[in-house]
Formats: sequence, C-alpha cells, structure tokens
Amino acid sequence: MTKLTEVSVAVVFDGKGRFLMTSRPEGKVYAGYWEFPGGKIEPGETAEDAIRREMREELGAEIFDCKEVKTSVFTYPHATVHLHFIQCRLKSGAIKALEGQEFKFVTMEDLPEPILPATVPELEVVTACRL
Ligand SMILES: Nc1nc2c([nH]c(=O)n2[C@@H]2O[C@H](COP(=O)(O)OP(=O)(O)OP(=O)(O)O)[C@@H](O)[C@H]2O)c(=O)[nH]1
Repeated sequence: MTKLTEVSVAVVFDGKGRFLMTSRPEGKVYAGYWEFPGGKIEPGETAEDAIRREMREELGAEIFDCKEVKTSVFTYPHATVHLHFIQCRLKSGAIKALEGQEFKFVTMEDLPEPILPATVPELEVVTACRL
C-alpha cells in the first residue's frame, strides 16, 4: 500500500471573510506555489498539535477554536499526501513570515497563482466553512 504523508493545514478567515494563503519558500518542492499554511504531522502529534506548531514556526501565530473540517488524499509524483484541513482562529497579533515565505488573505475572486494541485479542488469546500 502507498505510504501516506500526513499533513495538517489551516483554514483561517479574517474579519472580512478572506482566508489565509502562504507561498512555499525556496528549497521546498513546488517552491513559489501558494497553499494553506501548514506542514507534515510529526510522529506522536495529532493534526491539531501539528497545525499549532506549524503556525507558530512559520508565522509566529497562536491559534484557537481548532476544528477538522475535511480530509483529502492526493498523489503527487514525490508523495501521496493525506491533508487534514483544520479551521481555526488567530489570536490577536501580527503574523510574521518567519521562513522566507509570502502570505496574504485572499478571496475566491482574487486567488494567487499558482496554487498547489492538491489544494485547488478543495478551495470551494473549505472556504464554504466560513463562519
Ligand atoms: N502546507 C500545505 N501543504 C500542502 C498543501 N497542499 C498539498 O498538497 N500540500 C503538500 O503537503 C506536503 C507538506 O509538506 P511541507 O514540505 O510543507 O511540510 P513541512 O513544512 O513539514 O516540510 P519539511 O519536511 O521541509 O520540514 C507537501 O508535499 C505539499 O506539497 C497545502 O494546502 N498546504
């Protein structure tokens, strides 16, 4: 059976109904592609533990009200990923790009390009979660 890479990603809205996307930094596969913030789940972590850690490491952000809203599986040439979409809220304070990435709050009408292939088909469903 194919080994799944477990990945946790955050679905975060701002007060205007826009959601957060980040660009992948140089040196990673698909560098420059836009995605939901997040990363691989490490051994012993839950999806929620992982997204709390990734948001802290990548963006200096603390989150709360975490809820898994969807999972999906996508096969890339380099790996098969099992994505866990965690809707959450940001505690107040500025987000900082700590890993050389870019970030922005976007709408479906104003998406950045290019977006990771696995993320594109999930955008509609995930953004429908808006509170
Ligand atoms: N963060 C994130 N990763 C995604 C999304 N969609 C998607 O297919 N992925 C895939 O999930 C995997 C996440 O790995 P990563 O390289 O970002 O994870 P990481 O920060 O833990 O990486 P590291 O192993 O270099 O420390 C990649 O294979 C990436 O292509 C998405 O929307 N957000």
